[in-house]
Amino acid sequence: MSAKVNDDLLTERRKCEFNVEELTNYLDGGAQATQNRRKLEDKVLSTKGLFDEVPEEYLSHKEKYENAVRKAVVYYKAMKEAEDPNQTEQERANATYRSLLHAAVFKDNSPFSLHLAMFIPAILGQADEEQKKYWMKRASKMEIIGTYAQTELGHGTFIRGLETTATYDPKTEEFVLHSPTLTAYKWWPGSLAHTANYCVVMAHLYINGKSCGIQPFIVQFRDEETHQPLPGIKLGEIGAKLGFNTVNNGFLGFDQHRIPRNRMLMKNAQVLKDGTFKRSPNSKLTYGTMVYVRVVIVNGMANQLARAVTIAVRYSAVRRQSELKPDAGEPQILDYVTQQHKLFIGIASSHAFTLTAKWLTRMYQKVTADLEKGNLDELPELHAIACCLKAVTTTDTSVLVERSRTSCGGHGYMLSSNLPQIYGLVTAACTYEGENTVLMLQTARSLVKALEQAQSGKRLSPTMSYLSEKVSSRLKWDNSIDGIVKGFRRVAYGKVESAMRSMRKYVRSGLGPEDAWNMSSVQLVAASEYTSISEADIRQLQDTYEDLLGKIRPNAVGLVDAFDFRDQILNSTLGAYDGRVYERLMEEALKSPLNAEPVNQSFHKYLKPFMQGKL
Ligand SMILES: Cc1cc2nc3c(=O)[nH]c(=O)nc-3n(C[C@H](O)[C@H](O)[C@H](O)COP(=O)(O)OP(=O)(O)OC[C@H]3O[C@@H](n4cnc5c(N)ncnc54)[C@H](O)[C@@H]3O)c2cc1C
Repeated sequence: MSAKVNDDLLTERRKCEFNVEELTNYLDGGAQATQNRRKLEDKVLSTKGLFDEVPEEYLSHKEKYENAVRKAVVYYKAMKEAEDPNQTEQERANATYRSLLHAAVFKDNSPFSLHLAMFIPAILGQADEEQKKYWMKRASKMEIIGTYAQTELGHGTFIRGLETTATYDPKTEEFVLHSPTLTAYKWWPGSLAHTANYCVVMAHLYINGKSCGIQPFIVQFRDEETHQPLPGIKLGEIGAKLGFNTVNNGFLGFDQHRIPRNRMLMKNAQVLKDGTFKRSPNSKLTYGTMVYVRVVIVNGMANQLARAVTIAVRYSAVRRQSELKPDAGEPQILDYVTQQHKLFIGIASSHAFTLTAKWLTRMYQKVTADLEKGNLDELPELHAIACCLKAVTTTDTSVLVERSRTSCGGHGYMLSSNLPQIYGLVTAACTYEGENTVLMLQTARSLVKALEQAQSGKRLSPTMSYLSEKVSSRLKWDNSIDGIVKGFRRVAYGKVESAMRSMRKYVRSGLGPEDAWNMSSVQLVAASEYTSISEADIRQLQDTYEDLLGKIRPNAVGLVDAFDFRDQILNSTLGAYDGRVYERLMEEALKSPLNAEPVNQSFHKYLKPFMQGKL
């Protein structure tokens, strides 16, 4: 394809009023970090065999998986070879933090993703020192491939409802894993079906007939040589889904499957040889892995949203449609203010999520360091914030990615635009790692508790301290940035207080606290106004907003260029840097296997006899 860049995009880039490279450096965390990231991308993406000859969407379900495993191996080795031994862990983390390198290789996701995103963090967070040493040595070299199996066919959110049992047998010093019912089958874990051979299984521990709660066990379920399922293991794949079709999500059942005692991960709770159970000193200690994964999700949402808006903004600069003024020619669709409204919020939200992820990472690192010293004070706050931000960023990203897709009209519906696949990836995050409504309700619980503490004169943690500020019943609204922030705090306070009042009312009317909570739960997530904001304020805010859209308009392409996604990472006919949208759409269409022959056999088999009345 010719290297000529679309004229409209060239003009947009000339109009840009700021230094794009400077913004890229800022996002990466400095010019050196940008260089490191680009160097890594250059190295890895020049590896042979990483890309598809036939677009993934034309492969069968089975072929997609097999192709993804092939690429996962090449990609893993390329990443290892590209590692700079002189780089510190931090520099290495920075180089991959903002990069979506894997997205250049997998339009969907890697069948190894669970090994890195869940199996290793679970070992690091839940294994004792000896176990960590042994398992990390094997897992970090990928001598074994692991996953994380918590959800069952019958239960996801309610962990205490999990039915898989691990019964300790002191005679043999083994645990016996068993799935007593169909609903006890593990269901969903990525990589589980045909890729992994080990997993961390969450199961209900019983010793001498007594429940000892849900505990983590590391379980081998396939032979390391033959990859055959071990005796007492029943497993398979759960089938086709909206997205994640190359992730190999599986089901797993146990039939009295025995594992040695040292396979329970014993950083927190422990089982001694004689069957003595030692409870975890603090149940909150198990939060660590969960919080870490949620921090990673917030950052991932910022990157995926940036990817979707880059595609949509570049396309909107190239696409011309309809008329704004009679006889003035068709404008770029980016000139429609409604289009700007759809897309610029996405650009802004991506930046907001990036900064939030950085802030949350620092908070996570501080709390983890405190934990090592035995200080758990800030853990509940970190947990509440991570819950809330995971839910808010995944919900907003799903909405904004879908909006980016529809903003590209019909072409956004093409898989070759990559927008449907990005939506499939981000919307899944609304469900996994804590279902969003449930996380919102957990956040509400922390807020209600904090408000009760504030009302009884206790000091609140910094992120909730606005609940103890003196508030007038109707805050005087002002349209400055500070005023808007104050207004939002007032509204947030009002929402929590109103939900709390409603719960108290239900309790007074005779409901138990749980039912009162359930009855108030819509309010706990609903919006309401508690300020003196007037119609005039709203009109002024609307004017300011429209003025801001106008200011962003000449910089829109610059802003998405600054995300610095190379074409391979965007993987989209609509979003490439050169804006040659129509050529790419046609080139990709011609790759459809249906275009390999002018007449399809179904014509002779069915259509012709049908049309000629012979069928
Ligand atoms: C793509 C993908 C990958 C996954 N990967 C893994 C994996 O690797 N390992 C693994 O173990 N699991 C995995 N999961 C499973 C995931 O963690 C669960 O789907 C998730 O925890 C939600 O549980 P559930 O499906 O049982 O939904 P449910 O909990 O049944 O939720 C259904 C509805 O009930 C509502 N609800 C439930 N409880 C409450 C409540 N207390 N109050 C109010 N409303 C409530 C929810 O809001 C929701 O609307 C994956 C899921 C997906 C989609």
